[in-house]
Amino acid sequence: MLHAFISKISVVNYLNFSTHSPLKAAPSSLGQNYNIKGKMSSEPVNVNDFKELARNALPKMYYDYYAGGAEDEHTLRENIQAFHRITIRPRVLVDVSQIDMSITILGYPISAPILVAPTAAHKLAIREGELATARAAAAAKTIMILSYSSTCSMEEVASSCNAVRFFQLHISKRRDISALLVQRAERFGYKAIVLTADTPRLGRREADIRNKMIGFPVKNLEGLMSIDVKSDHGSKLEAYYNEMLDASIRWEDIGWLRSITNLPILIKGILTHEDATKAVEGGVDGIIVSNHGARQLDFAPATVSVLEEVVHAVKGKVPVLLDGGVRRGTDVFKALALGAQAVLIGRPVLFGLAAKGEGGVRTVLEMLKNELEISMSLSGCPCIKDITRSHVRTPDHKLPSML
Ligand SMILES: Cc1cc2nc3c(=O)[nH]c(=O)nc-3n(C[C@H](O)[C@H](O)[C@H](O)COP(=O)(O)O)c2cc1C
Ligand SMILES: CCCCC(=O)C(=O)O
Repeated sequence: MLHAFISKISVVNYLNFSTHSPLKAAPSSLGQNYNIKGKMSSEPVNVNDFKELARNALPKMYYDYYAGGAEDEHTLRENIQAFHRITIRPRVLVDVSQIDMSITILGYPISAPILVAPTAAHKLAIREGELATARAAAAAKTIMILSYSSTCSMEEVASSCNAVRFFQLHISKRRDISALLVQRAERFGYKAIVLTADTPRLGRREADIRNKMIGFPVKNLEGLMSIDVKSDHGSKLEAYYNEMLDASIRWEDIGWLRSITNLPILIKGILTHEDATKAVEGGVDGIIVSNHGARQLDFAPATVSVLEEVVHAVKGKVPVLLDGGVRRGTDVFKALALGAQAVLIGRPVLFGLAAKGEGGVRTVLEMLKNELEISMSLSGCPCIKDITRSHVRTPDHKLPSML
């Protein structure tokens, strides 16, 4: 009764903004997320909020390049929705007063199983480009995989922070130049080569075709290779990469890569058990289950839906990582439960960078880490190794027979 009375007074005061009401100051004192008119605040509270901020911050052509997928963007939607179809099976009454999210990848310790995926052209988002992203990844104590198509050179990124970095490679028609890039990566302290295998040519990104997307300077190739794109139609980027990429690369070429570097090799873009088996037989040191953020083959499966297939084929011989559609700590939890060692984040990093620069990327990574920490607490998993297959239910999950 007393409680009801107090609540009523409070509501009246709240609505009247009586000068005596302690709640009068509420809208400002509660911070910018509080908006009494019910409008969406400009302060992001989750990773998805950065998408809209980035849309407002960027020219349409650049936003579409970052956000878009191939053709009908079926896989783009599926990458997210496949996570939504998996539920978590929490356990209670476990001591979760201390949560430890730390892991090691190829022997390198990181604060949580969340890495920065290789993405091209960070200077389209902000002037400092990949330097800002690298600093944010270092602050979050995680690994950044620098894209072959970065708009800062691998040397600039190496000297901007001393965190662990990997280098992502495409094999181009000029194999001598690919070899040179690998040697440079080795010399400048990159700890692994991530060979992207799903891009013999560029997928059809129709927004880029409509926008006549421009090419951007691939800084690592400066002075080495210039490709004069003649096409005036469609995406210049597509024309550029189709001219540059070697569409004839085959499994045998992993042997060539092995012969020119001592660095561990991860292969990115595996979606089937057949290819996972070939990759392990070919001697790679890790596999990244990826459909390139749904930018290559539309109707390729959502990555999380094929993760287990790959994990079973790999049989624990090398680490399996996953990217595509990871937007929540619960997504990270689900991927780990299905056998991934870690996940990579693509677009949210770009959106964070476009919206709020280095601090935006830091916030994106912190948000995902905080959400993972909460998910682990509420599921009864104090350490990463406590997250097991039995902590998730997938759509094809069969109830154990009761007979
Ligand atoms: C704008 C953009 C550029 C990308 N550039 C590269 C690249 O240069 N090399 C590469 O291997 N993958 C590239 N990717 C794919 C990402 O590494 C990653 O597979 C994908 O973004 C993960 O999906 P998510 O964006 O849903 O997190 C790019 C993705 C985006 C969105
Ligand atoms: C060869 C493509 C480089 C950029 C890229 O990977 C992307 O836009 O998805």
